[in-house]
Amino acid sequence: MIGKILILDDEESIRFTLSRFLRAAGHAVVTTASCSEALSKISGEGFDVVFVDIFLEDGTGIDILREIKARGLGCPVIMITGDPGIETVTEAIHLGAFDYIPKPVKQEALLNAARLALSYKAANDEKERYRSNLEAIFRSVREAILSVNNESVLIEFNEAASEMCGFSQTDIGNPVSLLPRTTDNRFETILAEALTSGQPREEDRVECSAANGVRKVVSARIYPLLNTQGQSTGVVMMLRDDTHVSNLEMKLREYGQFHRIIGKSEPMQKVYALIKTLAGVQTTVLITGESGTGKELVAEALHMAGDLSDKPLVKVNCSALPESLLESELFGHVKGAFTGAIKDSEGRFQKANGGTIFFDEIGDLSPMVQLKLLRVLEEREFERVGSSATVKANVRVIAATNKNLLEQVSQGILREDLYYRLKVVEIKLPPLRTRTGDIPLLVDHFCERFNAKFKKNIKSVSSDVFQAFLRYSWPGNVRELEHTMEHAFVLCNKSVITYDDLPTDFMKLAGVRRSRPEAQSDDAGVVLAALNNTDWNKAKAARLLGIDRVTLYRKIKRYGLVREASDAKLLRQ
Ligand SMILES: Nc1ncnc2c1ncn2[C@@H]1O[C@H](COP(=O)(O)OP(=O)(O)OP(=O)(O)O)[C@@H](O)[C@H]1O
Repeated sequence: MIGKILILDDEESIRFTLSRFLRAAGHAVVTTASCSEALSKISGEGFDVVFVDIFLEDGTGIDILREIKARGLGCPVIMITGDPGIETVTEAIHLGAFDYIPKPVKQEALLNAARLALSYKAANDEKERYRSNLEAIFRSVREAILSVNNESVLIEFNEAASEMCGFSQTDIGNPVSLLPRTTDNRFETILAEALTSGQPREEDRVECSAANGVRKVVSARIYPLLNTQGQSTGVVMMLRDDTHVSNLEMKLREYGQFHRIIGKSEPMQKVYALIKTLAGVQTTVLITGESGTGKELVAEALHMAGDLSDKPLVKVNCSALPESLLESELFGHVKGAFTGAIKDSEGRFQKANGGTIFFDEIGDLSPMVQLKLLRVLEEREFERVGSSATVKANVRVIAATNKNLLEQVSQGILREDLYYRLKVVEIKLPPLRTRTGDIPLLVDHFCERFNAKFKKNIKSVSSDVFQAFLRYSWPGNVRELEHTMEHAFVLCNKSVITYDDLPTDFMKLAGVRRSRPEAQSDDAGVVLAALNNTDWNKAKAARLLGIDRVTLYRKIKRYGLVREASDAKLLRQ
Protein backbone atom coordinates (compact mmCIF):
# COMPACT_ATOMS: atom_id res chain seq x y z
CA MET A 1 0.00 0.00 0.00
CA ILE A 2 1.49 3.34 -1.01
CA GLY A 3 0.53 6.77 0.28
CA LYS A 4 1.26 10.46 0.53
CA ILE A 5 3.60 11.13 3.43
CA LEU A 6 4.80 14.33 5.14
CA ILE A 7 8.15 14.40 6.97
CA LEU A 8 8.74 17.21 9.47
CA ASP A 9 12.30 17.31 10.84
CA ASP A 10 14.76 20.17 11.26
CA GLU A 11 17.77 17.96 10.41
CA GLU A 12 18.30 17.95 6.68
CA SER A 13 20.13 14.62 6.69
CA ILE A 14 17.18 12.92 8.40
CA ARG A 15 14.71 14.45 5.93
CA PHE A 16 16.94 13.25 3.09
CA THR A 17 17.36 9.69 4.40
CA LEU A 18 13.72 9.19 5.33
CA SER A 19 12.41 10.52 2.03
CA ARG A 20 14.86 8.35 0.09
CA PHE A 21 13.72 5.18 1.91
CA LEU A 22 10.04 6.03 1.51
CA ARG A 23 10.24 7.11 -2.12
CA ALA A 24 12.16 3.91 -2.93
CA ALA A 25 9.13 2.02 -1.56
CA GLY A 26 6.84 3.97 -3.94
CA HIS A 27 5.40 6.60 -1.57
CA ALA A 28 4.91 10.26 -2.49
CA VAL A 29 6.90 12.30 0.03
CA VAL A 30 6.85 15.98 1.02
CA THR A 31 9.44 17.29 3.51
CA THR A 32 9.63 20.41 5.66
CA ALA A 33 11.78 21.72 8.52
CA SER A 34 9.27 24.16 10.01
CA CYS A 35 6.20 23.58 12.15
CA SER A 36 4.23 26.48 10.62
CA GLU A 37 4.95 25.30 7.08
CA ALA A 38 3.99 21.75 8.10
CA LEU A 39 0.62 22.96 9.44
CA SER A 40 -0.22 24.93 6.30
CA LYS A 41 0.75 21.93 4.11
CA ILE A 42 -1.35 19.55 6.23
CA SER A 43 -4.40 21.85 5.83
CA GLY A 44 -3.84 22.44 2.13
CA GLU A 45 -2.87 19.04 0.82
CA GLY A 46 -4.08 16.19 2.98
CA PHE A 47 -1.59 13.46 3.90
CA ASP A 48 -2.03 9.80 4.65
CA VAL A 49 0.74 9.69 7.25
CA VAL A 50 2.84 12.35 9.02
CA PHE A 51 6.31 11.63 10.44
CA VAL A 52 7.30 14.32 12.90
CA ASP A 53 10.37 14.91 15.05
CA ILE A 54 9.53 15.64 18.68
CA PHE A 55 12.00 18.47 19.16
CA LEU A 56 12.04 21.12 16.46
CA GLU A 57 13.53 24.58 16.10
CA ASP A 58 10.20 26.46 15.97
CA GLY A 59 8.08 24.16 18.16
CA THR A 60 7.52 20.54 19.13
CA GLY A 61 6.11 17.49 17.40
CA ILE A 62 3.59 17.31 20.29
CA ASP A 63 2.13 20.70 19.20
CA ILE A 64 1.73 19.40 15.65
CA LEU A 65 0.04 16.25 16.93
CA ARG A 66 -2.36 18.29 19.06
CA GLU A 67 -3.25 20.52 16.12
CA ILE A 68 -3.87 17.55 13.80
CA LYS A 69 -6.22 16.00 16.39
CA ALA A 70 -7.91 19.34 17.06
CA ARG A 71 -8.64 19.76 13.37
CA GLY A 72 -10.14 16.25 13.30
CA LEU A 73 -7.79 15.11 10.53
CA GLY A 74 -7.71 11.37 10.24
CA CYS A 75 -4.01 10.95 9.29
CA PRO A 76 -1.90 8.87 11.69
CA VAL A 77 1.07 10.73 13.22
CA ILE A 78 4.32 8.86 13.88
CA MET A 79 6.80 10.55 16.23
CA ILE A 80 10.55 10.45 15.51
CA THR A 81 12.69 10.88 18.56
CA GLY A 82 16.44 11.07 19.11
CA ASP A 83 15.94 10.84 22.87
CA PRO A 84 13.18 8.36 23.58
CA GLY A 85 12.50 9.87 26.98
CA ILE A 86 9.65 7.90 28.34
CA GLU A 87 7.54 10.97 29.38
CA THR A 88 7.53 12.57 25.95
CA VAL A 89 6.68 9.35 24.17
CA THR A 90 3.96 8.50 26.66
CA GLU A 91 2.47 11.95 26.30
CA ALA A 92 2.50 11.59 22.51
CA ILE A 93 0.78 8.20 22.64
CA HIS A 94 -1.83 9.59 25.07
CA LEU A 95 -2.50 12.41 22.68
CA GLY A 96 -3.19 9.91 19.94
CA ALA A 97 0.17 9.40 18.17
CA PHE A 98 -0.05 6.25 16.09
CA ASP A 99 3.54 5.08 16.84
CA TYR A 100 7.07 6.32 17.38
CA ILE A 101 10.43 5.35 15.89
CA PRO A 102 13.78 6.08 17.48
CA LYS A 103 16.76 7.70 15.79
CA PRO A 104 18.85 6.55 14.07
CA VAL A 105 15.93 5.52 11.89
CA LYS A 106 16.31 2.09 10.35
CA GLN A 107 14.87 1.55 6.86
CA GLU A 108 12.93 -1.55 7.84
CA ALA A 109 11.43 0.05 10.97
CA LEU A 110 10.46 3.13 8.94
CA LEU A 111 8.76 1.17 6.15
CA ASN A 112 7.04 -1.10 8.65
CA ALA A 113 5.62 1.87 10.57
CA ALA A 114 4.51 3.52 7.30
CA ARG A 115 2.79 0.31 6.13
CA LEU A 116 0.88 -0.18 9.39
CA ALA A 117 -0.13 3.48 9.52
CA LEU A 118 -1.37 3.39 5.92
CA SER A 119 -3.49 0.29 6.41
CA TYR A 120 -4.93 1.79 9.62
CA LYS A 121 -5.74 4.98 7.68
CA ALA A 122 -7.39 3.00 4.85
CA ALA A 123 -9.59 1.08 7.31
CA ASN A 124 -10.42 4.27 9.14
CA ASP A 125 -11.32 6.07 5.90
CA GLU A 126 -13.59 3.19 4.91
CA LYS A 127 -15.31 3.30 8.28
CA GLU A 128 -15.68 7.07 8.02
CA ARG A 129 -17.15 6.79 4.51
CA TYR A 130 -19.62 4.20 5.72
CA ARG A 131 -20.54 6.33 8.73
CA SER A 132 -21.03 9.48 6.66
CA ASN A 133 -23.11 7.60 4.07
CA LEU A 134 -25.30 6.27 6.86
CA GLU A 135 -25.51 9.71 8.39
CA ALA A 136 -26.54 11.19 5.03
CA ILE A 137 -29.25 8.53 4.67
CA PHE A 138 -30.27 9.07 8.28
CA ARG A 139 -30.56 12.82 7.69
CA SER A 140 -32.21 12.70 4.28
CA VAL A 141 -35.12 10.35 5.00
CA ARG A 142 -38.32 12.12 5.94
CA GLU A 143 -39.25 9.31 8.29
CA ALA A 144 -37.98 9.72 11.81
CA ILE A 145 -35.49 7.00 12.73
CA LEU A 146 -34.37 6.18 16.22
CA SER A 147 -32.53 3.25 17.69
CA VAL A 148 -32.64 1.96 21.25
CA ASN A 149 -30.68 -0.81 22.94
CA ASN A 150 -32.09 -3.79 24.82
CA GLU A 151 -32.56 -1.63 27.93
CA SER A 152 -34.76 0.82 25.93
CA VAL A 153 -31.98 3.41 26.11
CA LEU A 154 -31.99 5.90 23.23
CA ILE A 155 -28.81 5.38 21.18
CA GLU A 156 -29.33 7.54 18.15
CA PHE A 157 -31.98 9.47 16.25
CA ASN A 158 -32.16 11.64 13.16
CA GLU A 159 -33.36 15.20 12.68
CA ALA A 160 -36.86 14.11 11.64
CA ALA A 161 -37.13 12.25 14.98
CA SER A 162 -36.20 15.33 16.94
CA GLU A 163 -38.80 17.37 15.03
CA MET A 164 -41.45 14.71 15.39
CA CYS A 165 -40.90 13.64 18.98
CA GLY A 166 -38.97 16.57 20.40
CA PHE A 167 -35.84 14.54 21.21
CA SER A 168 -32.63 16.48 21.81
CA GLN A 169 -29.00 15.33 22.00
CA THR A 170 -29.16 15.27 25.81
CA ASP A 171 -31.75 12.48 25.60
CA ILE A 172 -29.18 10.09 24.15
CA GLY A 173 -28.25 7.58 26.81
CA ASN A 174 -31.58 7.93 28.64
CA PRO A 175 -34.32 5.29 28.69
CA VAL A 176 -37.08 6.20 26.23
CA SER A 177 -39.68 5.54 28.94
CA LEU A 178 -38.29 8.45 30.99
CA LEU A 179 -38.44 10.94 28.18
CA PRO A 180 -41.24 13.43 28.73
CA ARG A 181 -41.77 13.98 25.01
CA THR A 182 -43.74 10.81 24.37
CA THR A 183 -47.24 11.50 25.53
CA ASP A 184 -48.80 8.18 24.69
CA ASN A 185 -47.55 5.27 26.74
CA ARG A 186 -48.45 2.97 23.86
CA PHE A 187 -45.15 4.17 22.45
CA GLU A 188 -43.31 2.51 25.32
CA THR A 189 -45.60 -0.52 25.30
CA ILE A 190 -45.00 -1.40 21.66
CA LEU A 191 -41.28 -0.72 22.06
CA ALA A 192 -41.11 -3.04 25.06
CA GLU A 193 -43.10 -5.71 23.18
CA ALA A 194 -40.76 -5.49 20.19
CA LEU A 195 -37.69 -5.72 22.44
CA THR A 196 -39.09 -8.77 24.23
CA SER A 197 -40.32 -10.59 21.14
CA GLY A 198 -37.40 -9.67 18.86
CA GLN A 199 -40.00 -9.60 16.08
CA PRO A 200 -40.62 -6.72 13.68
CA ARG A 201 -43.83 -4.70 14.12
CA GLU A 202 -45.65 -2.91 11.33
CA GLU A 203 -47.76 0.23 11.47
CA ASP A 204 -48.78 1.01 15.02
CA ARG A 205 -50.26 4.46 15.51
CA VAL A 206 -48.64 6.44 18.29
CA GLU A 207 -49.10 9.97 19.55
CA CYS A 208 -46.16 12.10 20.55
CA SER A 209 -45.49 15.77 21.01
CA ALA A 210 -43.01 17.82 19.00
CA ALA A 211 -40.45 20.25 20.42
CA ASN A 212 -42.97 23.10 20.06
CA GLY A 213 -45.56 21.12 22.03
CA VAL A 214 -47.71 20.31 18.99
CA ARG A 215 -49.21 16.85 19.24
CA LYS A 216 -48.49 14.54 16.34
CA VAL A 217 -49.94 11.24 15.27
CA VAL A 218 -47.27 8.94 13.90
CA SER A 219 -47.25 5.45 12.42
CA ALA A 220 -44.45 3.36 13.84
CA ARG A 221 -42.58 0.40 12.37
CA ILE A 222 -40.04 -1.46 14.46
CA TYR A 223 -37.24 -3.81 13.35
CA PRO A 224 -34.82 -5.73 15.58
CA LEU A 225 -31.10 -4.86 15.48
CA LEU A 226 -28.96 -7.99 15.34
CA ASN A 227 -25.25 -8.37 15.96
CA THR A 228 -22.99 -10.61 13.85
CA GLN A 229 -24.01 -13.63 15.96
CA GLY A 230 -27.66 -12.92 15.19
CA GLN A 231 -28.38 -11.80 18.77
CA SER A 232 -30.68 -8.86 19.37
CA THR A 233 -28.93 -5.68 20.50
CA GLY A 234 -31.99 -3.45 20.43
CA VAL A 235 -34.42 -2.15 17.85
CA VAL A 236 -34.61 0.53 15.22
CA MET A 237 -37.90 2.39 15.04
CA MET A 238 -39.18 4.32 12.03
CA LEU A 239 -41.92 6.85 12.50
CA ARG A 240 -44.02 8.46 9.78
CA ASP A 241 -45.96 11.63 10.48
CA ASP A 242 -49.62 10.71 9.87
CA THR A 243 -51.06 13.75 11.63
CA HIS A 244 -52.65 15.02 8.42
CA VAL A 245 -54.23 11.61 7.72
CA SER A 246 -55.56 11.43 11.23
CA ASN A 247 -56.87 15.01 11.01
CA LEU A 248 -58.53 14.15 7.75
CA GLU A 249 -60.19 11.12 9.31
CA MET A 250 -61.40 13.27 12.19
CA LYS A 251 -62.66 15.85 9.73
CA LEU A 252 -64.52 13.19 7.80
CA ARG A 253 -66.11 12.01 11.02
CA GLU A 254 -66.94 15.57 11.97
CA TYR A 255 -68.36 16.48 8.58
CA GLY A 256 -70.24 13.25 8.28
CA GLN A 257 -68.88 11.60 5.20
CA PHE A 258 -68.62 7.85 4.86
CA HIS A 259 -67.00 6.81 1.61
CA ARG A 260 -69.06 8.82 -0.94
CA ILE A 261 -72.10 9.19 1.30
CA ILE A 262 -72.63 12.67 2.75
CA GLY A 263 -74.62 13.19 5.93
CA LYS A 264 -73.99 13.59 9.63
CA SER A 265 -77.51 13.22 10.96
CA GLU A 266 -78.21 10.58 13.54
CA PRO A 267 -80.04 8.21 11.15
CA MET A 268 -77.09 8.36 8.75
CA GLN A 269 -74.62 7.67 11.60
CA LYS A 270 -76.62 4.50 12.29
CA VAL A 271 -76.46 3.57 8.61
CA TYR A 272 -72.65 4.04 8.67
CA ALA A 273 -72.34 1.91 11.80
CA LEU A 274 -74.39 -0.82 10.15
CA ILE A 275 -72.29 -0.68 6.97
CA LYS A 276 -69.12 -0.99 9.06
CA THR A 277 -70.54 -4.00 10.89
CA LEU A 278 -71.67 -5.68 7.68
CA ALA A 279 -68.63 -4.82 5.57
CA GLY A 280 -66.55 -7.63 7.00
CA VAL A 281 -69.22 -10.35 6.73
CA GLN A 282 -70.28 -12.07 3.54
CA THR A 283 -74.00 -12.06 4.19
CA THR A 284 -76.49 -10.91 1.55
CA VAL A 285 -77.73 -7.38 2.23
CA LEU A 286 -80.95 -5.73 1.07
CA ILE A 287 -80.88 -1.95 0.87
CA THR A 288 -84.28 -0.29 0.90
CA GLY A 289 -85.35 3.32 0.76
CA GLU A 290 -87.16 5.80 -1.43
CA SER A 291 -85.74 6.66 -4.81
CA GLY A 292 -82.66 8.89 -4.64
CA THR A 293 -81.76 8.17 -1.03
CA GLY A 294 -78.32 6.83 -1.98
CA LYS A 295 -78.82 3.04 -2.08
CA GLU A 296 -76.16 2.61 -4.75
CA LEU A 297 -73.70 4.65 -2.69
CA VAL A 298 -74.40 2.40 0.29
CA ALA A 299 -73.74 -0.70 -1.84
CA GLU A 300 -70.41 0.83 -2.93
CA ALA A 301 -69.50 1.67 0.66
CA LEU A 302 -70.34 -1.89 1.79
CA HIS A 303 -67.98 -3.22 -0.86
CA MET A 304 -65.23 -0.66 -0.28
CA ALA A 305 -65.25 -0.89 3.52
CA GLY A 306 -64.78 -4.67 3.50
CA ASP A 307 -61.95 -7.05 2.71
CA LEU A 308 -63.09 -7.43 -0.89
CA SER A 309 -62.43 -3.80 -1.82
CA ASP A 310 -59.68 -4.74 -4.28
CA LYS A 311 -61.99 -7.29 -5.94
CA PRO A 312 -64.62 -6.41 -8.56
CA LEU A 313 -67.91 -4.69 -7.75
CA VAL A 314 -70.30 -5.47 -10.60
CA LYS A 315 -73.54 -3.51 -10.83
CA VAL A 316 -76.69 -4.79 -12.49
CA ASN A 317 -79.69 -2.55 -13.04
CA CYS A 318 -82.41 -5.17 -13.32
CA SER A 319 -84.96 -2.76 -14.81
CA ALA A 320 -82.56 -1.47 -17.48
CA LEU A 321 -81.92 -4.87 -19.10
CA PRO A 322 -84.58 -6.51 -21.33
CA GLU A 323 -85.93 -9.69 -19.78
CA SER A 324 -84.73 -11.78 -22.74
CA LEU A 325 -81.14 -10.71 -22.17
CA LEU A 326 -81.02 -10.61 -18.39
CA GLU A 327 -80.47 -14.34 -17.81
CA SER A 328 -77.52 -14.63 -20.17
CA GLU A 329 -76.17 -11.24 -19.02
CA LEU A 330 -76.13 -12.47 -15.43
CA PHE A 331 -75.11 -16.09 -15.78
CA GLY A 332 -73.35 -16.09 -19.18
CA HIS A 333 -73.99 -18.43 -22.08
CA VAL A 334 -72.24 -20.96 -24.26
CA LYS A 335 -71.84 -20.71 -28.02
CA GLY A 336 -75.04 -21.71 -29.83
CA ALA A 337 -77.24 -21.41 -26.72
CA PHE A 338 -79.59 -19.14 -28.70
CA THR A 339 -79.64 -17.30 -32.01
CA GLY A 340 -76.85 -14.77 -31.94
CA ALA A 341 -74.79 -16.62 -29.31
CA ILE A 342 -71.78 -16.87 -31.61
CA LYS A 343 -69.27 -17.50 -28.85
CA ASP A 344 -69.07 -18.40 -25.16
CA SER A 345 -69.75 -15.45 -22.90
CA GLU A 346 -68.96 -14.78 -19.26
CA GLY A 347 -71.91 -13.51 -17.24
CA ARG A 348 -71.75 -10.79 -14.62
CA PHE A 349 -71.66 -13.37 -11.82
CA GLN A 350 -68.37 -14.67 -13.21
CA LYS A 351 -67.06 -11.15 -13.71
CA ALA A 352 -67.80 -10.45 -10.05
CA ASN A 353 -66.05 -13.62 -8.90
CA GLY A 354 -64.40 -13.10 -5.50
CA GLY A 355 -66.09 -9.71 -5.15
CA THR A 356 -69.58 -8.23 -4.97
CA ILE A 357 -72.55 -8.18 -7.32
CA PHE A 358 -75.07 -5.38 -6.77
CA PHE A 359 -78.63 -5.78 -8.07
CA ASP A 360 -80.41 -2.45 -8.33
CA GLU A 361 -84.22 -2.62 -8.64
CA ILE A 362 -84.23 -6.26 -7.54
CA GLY A 363 -88.05 -6.36 -7.68
CA ASP A 364 -87.95 -6.21 -11.49
CA LEU A 365 -86.49 -9.69 -12.08
CA SER A 366 -88.38 -12.21 -14.23
CA PRO A 367 -89.61 -15.43 -12.51
CA MET A 368 -86.95 -17.50 -14.33
CA VAL A 369 -84.10 -15.26 -13.19
CA GLN A 370 -85.57 -15.12 -9.67
CA LEU A 371 -85.39 -18.90 -9.49
CA LYS A 372 -81.80 -19.00 -10.71
CA LEU A 373 -80.77 -16.26 -8.32
CA LEU A 374 -82.39 -18.13 -5.43
CA ARG A 375 -80.23 -21.15 -6.31
CA VAL A 376 -77.10 -18.99 -6.33
CA LEU A 377 -77.99 -17.63 -2.89
CA GLU A 378 -78.78 -21.06 -1.47
CA GLU A 379 -76.24 -23.31 -3.17
CA ARG A 380 -73.65 -20.84 -4.45
CA GLU A 381 -73.76 -22.30 -7.96
CA PHE A 382 -75.44 -21.85 -11.35
CA GLU A 383 -75.29 -23.00 -14.98
CA ARG A 384 -74.60 -20.82 -17.95
CA VAL A 385 -77.43 -20.55 -20.52
CA GLY A 386 -77.18 -23.54 -22.86
CA SER A 387 -74.85 -25.50 -20.59
CA SER A 388 -75.39 -28.18 -17.99
CA ALA A 389 -71.98 -27.71 -16.36
CA THR A 390 -72.21 -26.20 -12.89
CA VAL A 391 -70.25 -23.06 -12.13
CA LYS A 392 -69.36 -22.07 -8.55
CA ALA A 393 -70.37 -18.58 -7.50
CA ASN A 394 -68.02 -17.05 -4.96
CA VAL A 395 -69.77 -13.71 -4.88
CA ARG A 396 -71.39 -11.50 -2.25
CA VAL A 397 -74.87 -10.38 -3.26
CA ILE A 398 -76.19 -6.93 -2.41
CA ALA A 399 -79.65 -5.94 -3.63
CA ALA A 400 -81.56 -2.70 -3.56
CA THR A 401 -85.11 -1.64 -4.16
CA ASN A 402 -87.33 1.40 -3.72
CA LYS A 403 -90.44 -0.75 -3.98
CA ASN A 404 -92.38 -2.43 -1.22
CA LEU A 405 -91.12 -5.98 -1.75
CA LEU A 406 -93.65 -7.49 0.62
CA GLU A 407 -96.42 -6.00 -1.51
CA GLN A 408 -94.75 -7.50 -4.59
CA VAL A 409 -94.71 -10.88 -2.84
CA SER A 410 -98.43 -10.62 -2.06
CA GLN A 411 -99.14 -9.69 -5.69
CA GLY A 412 -97.16 -12.74 -6.87
CA ILE A 413 -94.51 -10.61 -8.61
CA LEU A 414 -91.67 -11.67 -6.31
CA ARG A 415 -91.04 -15.18 -4.98
CA GLU A 416 -91.54 -15.28 -1.24
CA ASP A 417 -88.54 -17.59 -0.68
CA LEU A 418 -86.30 -15.19 -2.63
CA TYR A 419 -87.66 -12.25 -0.62
CA TYR A 420 -86.66 -13.86 2.68
CA ARG A 421 -83.30 -14.93 1.28
CA LEU A 422 -82.49 -11.38 0.20
CA LYS A 423 -83.77 -9.81 3.35
CA VAL A 424 -81.34 -11.58 5.69
CA VAL A 425 -80.05 -8.16 6.65
CA GLU A 426 -81.75 -4.93 5.65
CA ILE A 427 -80.37 -1.41 5.58
CA LYS A 428 -83.21 1.12 5.42
CA LEU A 429 -82.20 4.52 4.11
CA PRO A 430 -84.06 7.46 5.64
CA PRO A 431 -85.76 9.93 3.29
CA LEU A 432 -84.13 13.36 3.12
CA ARG A 433 -87.15 15.11 4.68
CA THR A 434 -86.50 13.23 7.94
CA ARG A 435 -82.90 14.41 8.11
CA THR A 436 -82.97 18.04 7.05
CA GLY A 437 -79.86 18.55 9.21
CA ASP A 438 -77.90 16.97 6.35
CA ILE A 439 -79.08 19.58 3.82
CA PRO A 440 -76.34 22.17 4.61
CA LEU A 441 -73.64 19.53 4.14
CA LEU A 442 -75.21 18.26 0.93
CA VAL A 443 -75.55 21.82 -0.40
CA ASP A 444 -71.83 22.42 0.33
CA HIS A 445 -70.94 19.10 -1.26
CA PHE A 446 -72.87 19.83 -4.45
CA CYS A 447 -71.49 23.40 -4.58
CA GLU A 448 -67.98 21.97 -4.54
CA ARG A 449 -68.82 19.38 -7.16
CA PHE A 450 -70.65 21.70 -9.55
CA ASN A 451 -68.12 24.52 -9.16
CA ALA A 452 -65.53 22.05 -10.41
CA LYS A 453 -67.82 20.71 -13.13
CA PHE A 454 -69.01 24.09 -14.46
CA LYS A 455 -65.82 26.01 -13.62
CA LYS A 456 -67.76 28.51 -11.50
CA ASN A 457 -67.12 30.01 -8.10
CA ILE A 458 -70.53 29.96 -6.43
CA LYS A 459 -70.28 30.22 -2.65
CA SER A 460 -73.63 28.81 -1.57
CA VAL A 461 -77.39 29.36 -1.74
CA SER A 462 -79.11 32.48 -0.38
CA SER A 463 -80.71 32.14 3.03
CA ASP A 464 -84.28 32.19 1.61
CA VAL A 465 -83.40 29.42 -0.85
CA PHE A 466 -81.80 27.53 1.99
CA GLN A 467 -84.92 27.87 4.10
CA ALA A 468 -87.09 26.72 1.19
CA PHE A 469 -84.81 23.68 0.93
CA LEU A 470 -85.34 22.96 4.62
CA ARG A 471 -89.13 23.21 4.33
CA TYR A 472 -89.51 21.22 1.13
CA SER A 473 -90.38 17.53 1.39
CA TRP A 474 -87.93 16.28 -1.31
CA PRO A 475 -89.93 13.34 -2.72
CA GLY A 476 -86.94 12.59 -4.99
CA ASN A 477 -84.59 12.84 -2.01
CA VAL A 478 -80.86 13.59 -2.51
CA ARG A 479 -81.08 12.97 -6.25
CA GLU A 480 -83.72 15.71 -6.51
CA LEU A 481 -81.60 18.09 -4.44
CA GLU A 482 -78.63 17.26 -6.67
CA HIS A 483 -80.63 18.01 -9.82
CA THR A 484 -82.06 21.21 -8.33
CA MET A 485 -78.54 22.39 -7.48
CA GLU A 486 -77.23 21.43 -10.90
CA HIS A 487 -80.05 23.34 -12.60
CA ALA A 488 -79.30 26.38 -10.43
CA PHE A 489 -75.57 26.16 -11.18
CA VAL A 490 -76.27 26.24 -14.88
CA LEU A 491 -78.40 29.40 -14.56
CA CYS A 492 -76.56 31.23 -11.80
CA ASN A 493 -74.07 33.92 -12.79
CA LYS A 494 -73.67 35.38 -9.29
CA SER A 495 -71.75 34.18 -6.31
CA VAL A 496 -74.90 33.00 -4.50
CA ILE A 497 -77.85 30.95 -5.80
CA THR A 498 -81.20 32.75 -5.44
CA TYR A 499 -84.82 31.85 -6.22
CA ASP A 500 -84.33 33.04 -9.81
CA ASP A 501 -81.93 30.16 -10.47
CA LEU A 502 -84.20 27.38 -9.21
CA PRO A 503 -86.28 25.13 -11.50
CA THR A 504 -89.91 26.25 -11.93
CA ASP A 505 -91.19 22.83 -10.82
CA PHE A 506 -89.33 23.09 -7.56
CA MET A 507 -90.68 26.61 -6.99
CA LYS A 508 -94.25 25.40 -7.57
CA LEU A 509 -93.91 22.33 -5.38
CA ALA A 510 -92.08 24.20 -2.65
CA GLY A 511 -94.77 26.89 -2.77
CA VAL A 512 -92.42 29.84 -3.08
CA ARG A 513 -92.50 32.84 -5.37
CA ARG A 514 -89.46 34.34 -7.00
CA SER A 515 -89.84 37.80 -5.52
CA ARG A 516 -90.49 36.42 -2.08
CA PRO A 517 -88.77 38.38 0.66
CA GLU A 518 -86.40 36.67 3.09
CA ALA A 519 -88.31 34.18 5.24
CA GLN A 520 -88.45 34.68 8.97
CA SER A 521 -85.75 32.77 10.77
CA ASP A 522 -88.18 31.39 13.30
CA ASP A 523 -90.17 29.04 11.13
CA ALA A 524 -90.48 25.36 11.96
CA GLY A 525 -88.05 24.12 9.29
CA VAL A 526 -85.30 26.50 10.33
CA VAL A 527 -85.72 25.67 14.00
CA LEU A 528 -85.68 21.97 13.20
CA ALA A 529 -82.56 22.35 11.03
CA ALA A 530 -80.79 24.28 13.80
CA LEU A 531 -81.68 21.54 16.29
CA ASN A 532 -80.56 18.78 13.94
CA ASN A 533 -77.35 20.62 13.15
CA THR A 534 -76.47 20.88 16.81
CA ASP A 535 -77.41 17.34 17.70
CA TRP A 536 -80.42 18.79 19.58
CA ASN A 537 -78.22 20.74 21.94
CA LYS A 538 -80.75 23.46 22.82
CA ALA A 539 -78.19 26.02 24.02
CA LYS A 540 -76.18 25.70 20.81
CA ALA A 541 -79.29 25.70 18.61
CA ALA A 542 -80.64 28.84 20.33
CA ARG A 543 -77.27 30.56 19.77
CA LEU A 544 -77.34 29.54 16.12
CA LEU A 545 -80.83 31.00 15.73
CA GLY A 546 -79.97 34.11 17.71
CA ILE A 547 -82.79 33.54 20.21
CA ASP A 548 -82.83 32.64 23.90
CA ARG A 549 -83.44 29.12 25.14
CA VAL A 550 -86.92 29.86 26.56
CA THR A 551 -88.06 31.12 23.14
CA LEU A 552 -86.57 28.01 21.51
CA TYR A 553 -88.45 25.69 23.92
CA ARG A 554 -91.65 27.58 23.11
CA LYS A 555 -91.10 27.12 19.37
CA ILE A 556 -90.34 23.42 19.76
CA LYS A 557 -93.61 23.00 21.59
CA ARG A 558 -95.62 25.18 19.21
CA TYR A 559 -94.33 23.35 16.08
CA GLY A 560 -94.52 19.95 17.77
CA LEU A 561 -90.90 19.20 16.86
CA VAL A 562 -89.50 15.86 17.96
CA ARG A 563 -86.16 14.25 17.53
CA GLU A 564 -86.27 11.59 14.79
CA ALA A 565 -85.18 8.05 15.61
CA SER A 566 -83.14 6.17 13.03
CA ASP A 567 -84.92 4.08 10.45
CA ALA A 568 -81.89 1.88 9.96
CA LYS A 569 -82.40 -1.48 11.54
CA LEU A 570 -80.56 -4.71 11.48
CA LEU A 571 -83.11 -7.37 10.83
CA ARG A 572 -81.86 -10.86 11.17
CA GLN A 573 -84.15 -13.71 10.23
N1 LIG B 1 -76.01 10.78 1.05
C1 LIG B 1 -75.62 11.17 -0.17
N2 LIG B 1 -74.50 11.87 -0.32
C2 LIG B 1 -74.11 12.29 -1.54
N3 LIG B 1 -74.76 12.03 -2.66
C3 LIG B 1 -75.88 11.31 -2.56
C4 LIG B 1 -76.36 10.83 -1.32
N4 LIG B 1 -77.47 10.14 -1.54
C5 LIG B 1 -77.68 10.16 -2.87
N5 LIG B 1 -76.73 10.87 -3.49
C6 LIG B 1 -76.63 11.15 -4.92
O1 LIG B 1 -77.96 11.09 -5.42
C7 LIG B 1 -77.99 10.36 -6.63
C8 LIG B 1 -78.87 9.14 -6.44
O2 LIG B 1 -78.22 8.23 -5.58
P1 LIG B 1 -78.40 6.63 -5.72
O3 LIG B 1 -78.45 6.23 -7.16
O4 LIG B 1 -77.42 5.97 -4.85
O5 LIG B 1 -79.85 6.53 -5.12
P2 LIG B 1 -80.78 5.27 -5.09
O6 LIG B 1 -81.40 5.23 -3.75
O7 LIG B 1 -80.03 4.05 -5.54
O8 LIG B 1 -81.88 5.69 -6.15
P3 LIG B 1 -82.87 4.71 -7.00
O9 LIG B 1 -83.74 4.02 -6.02
O10 LIG B 1 -83.64 5.69 -7.83
O11 LIG B 1 -81.99 3.80 -7.78
C9 LIG B 1 -76.59 10.01 -6.98
O12 LIG B 1 -76.08 10.96 -7.88
C10 LIG B 1 -75.87 10.08 -5.66
O13 LIG B 1 -74.53 10.43 -5.86
